[in-house]
Amino acid sequence: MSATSGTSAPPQYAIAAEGLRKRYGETRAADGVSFEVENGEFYGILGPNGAGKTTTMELVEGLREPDEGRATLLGIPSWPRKPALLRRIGVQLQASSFFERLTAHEQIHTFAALYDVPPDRADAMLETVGLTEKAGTREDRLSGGQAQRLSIACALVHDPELVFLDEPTTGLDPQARRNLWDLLRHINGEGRTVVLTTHSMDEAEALCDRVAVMDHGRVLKVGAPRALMAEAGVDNLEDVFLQLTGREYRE
Ligand SMILES: Nc1ncnc2c1ncn2[C@@H]1O[C@H](COP(=O)(O)OP(=O)(O)OP(=O)(O)O)[C@@H](O)[C@H]1O
Repeated sequence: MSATSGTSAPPQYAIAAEGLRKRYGETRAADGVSFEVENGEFYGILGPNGAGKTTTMELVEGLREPDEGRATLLGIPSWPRKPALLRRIGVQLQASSFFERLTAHEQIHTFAALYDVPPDRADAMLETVGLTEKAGTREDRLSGGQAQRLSIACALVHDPELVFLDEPTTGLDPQARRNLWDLLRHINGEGRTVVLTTHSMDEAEALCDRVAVMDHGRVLKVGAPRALMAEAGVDNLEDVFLQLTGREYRE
């Protein structure tokens, strides 16, 4: 079902990235990245620290201009950014990007107002992420998991078709992490395409229909976690990485 990289993208893809390159000085953060994400897919960009996951996401989202290559989101070129496209995609901001000292309720209502979304939709999103009881709590007094859920609610308030999450569960305790996994499955179950970066192999296995395994700015392999393991004749993604790179995967 996965398409061959390097061909022009048919519009059925939620994302098509083709030959994306970005250098920072001598570092090739993205070194010819190509992949496609199907509509409705839960897609993971998996790799160790410094593999180029965040850079790839930023290029795909249109937050940074690629040195070379291109990406389309929902059939539309992501660079330069287009307001019409921004309404159709949701990008989870890090918790540190909240408006200072606002409560959870005020945060989500501010995002809703920016997108011209009715207030009841903002309240419904707080409910969806299980934060109704924390509506009156200031952002700096939320737990790590609550802050992550609020940032996801803010990314979803305008009902985007395509959602980007950059290491959404980093720093969470195991229970909060599992709660967030349930939320992400729910979001995807509603028909949204979800793309996340993670350096966690078990997260990729638990959530993703397919993963792109990255290292040193390159996509080494794309496939369903189970298919990648079966092909490599191993029972975990760590060993898939070991086979692909000849070295251990370190978190
Ligand atoms: N703005 C920047 N300026 C200079 N170098 C950068 C910049 N952004 C990323 N890099 C470098 O590019 C490489 C890829 O970084 P990137 O953040 O994309 O990786 P990552 O896979 O998301 O890593 P992590 O899991 O640690 O977030 C790293 O060597 C990083 O130091």
